[in-house]
Amino acid sequence: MSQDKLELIRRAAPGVLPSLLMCDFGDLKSELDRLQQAGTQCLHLDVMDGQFVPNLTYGMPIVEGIRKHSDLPMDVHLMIKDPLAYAKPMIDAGADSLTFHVEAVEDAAQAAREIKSLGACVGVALNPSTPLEALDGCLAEVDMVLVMSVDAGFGGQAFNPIALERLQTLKQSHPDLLLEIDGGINRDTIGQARAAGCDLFVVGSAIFKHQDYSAAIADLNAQMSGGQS
Ligand SMILES: O=C(CO)[C@@H](O)[C@H](O)COP(=O)(O)O
Ligand SMILES: [Fe+2]
Repeated sequence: MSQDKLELIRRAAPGVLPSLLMCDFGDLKSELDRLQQAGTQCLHLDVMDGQFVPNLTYGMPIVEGIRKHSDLPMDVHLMIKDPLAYAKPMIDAGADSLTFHVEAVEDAAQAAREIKSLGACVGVALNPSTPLEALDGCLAEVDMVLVMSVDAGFGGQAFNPIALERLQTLKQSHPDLLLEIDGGINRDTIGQARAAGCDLFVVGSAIFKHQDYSAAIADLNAQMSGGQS
């Protein structure tokens, strides 16, 4: 079952995952329709608890609400202090992939095994200030690594290039892992991330600041695959 979910997420690669953080939640259904019409293959949902990060977003009811209106796979980024407490409720609400932060758990390998046993694809995320070695004990247990290119917590921050070295290192040491990047991805940074070996590109402001999501995503895809726009 977790293998099926991994396949669902893998099918979106290489590709852009819109982060809903900056969408119009008052008109969620039409936002989802517009993203689907723009060719979105997978959605990225940012769950923040006001404790692990100094920002608060949403929980299961919104995930469930999105599932009602969209069949797209949902990649849920848990920026919360106790990811295991919410893993099953999030999967029951419709999450296909759950990514927890290595900084939030004592035993990342065990956390990954628990999430996988619940049937989801599992990812581990790390912030720019966390040494890459923090992932050493859990890489054999995860399907995906989310390399943060900003400090988790807010959209609209500037890209930190430390993520590029990390992607290259991970791609070389673990070529089968799915690699995802999140934070400050736009038409100027997406090509560098692709060249560094990234598969999935989370994008918030560089889509939602535009009126035309189709044009924004087409431009990102063009830049990702070599800069032809
Ligand atoms: O996880 C996060 C922020 O912590 C993200 O998914 C952001 O929502 C990405 O937004 P941009 O940096 O693309 O504006
Ligand atoms: Fe995110």
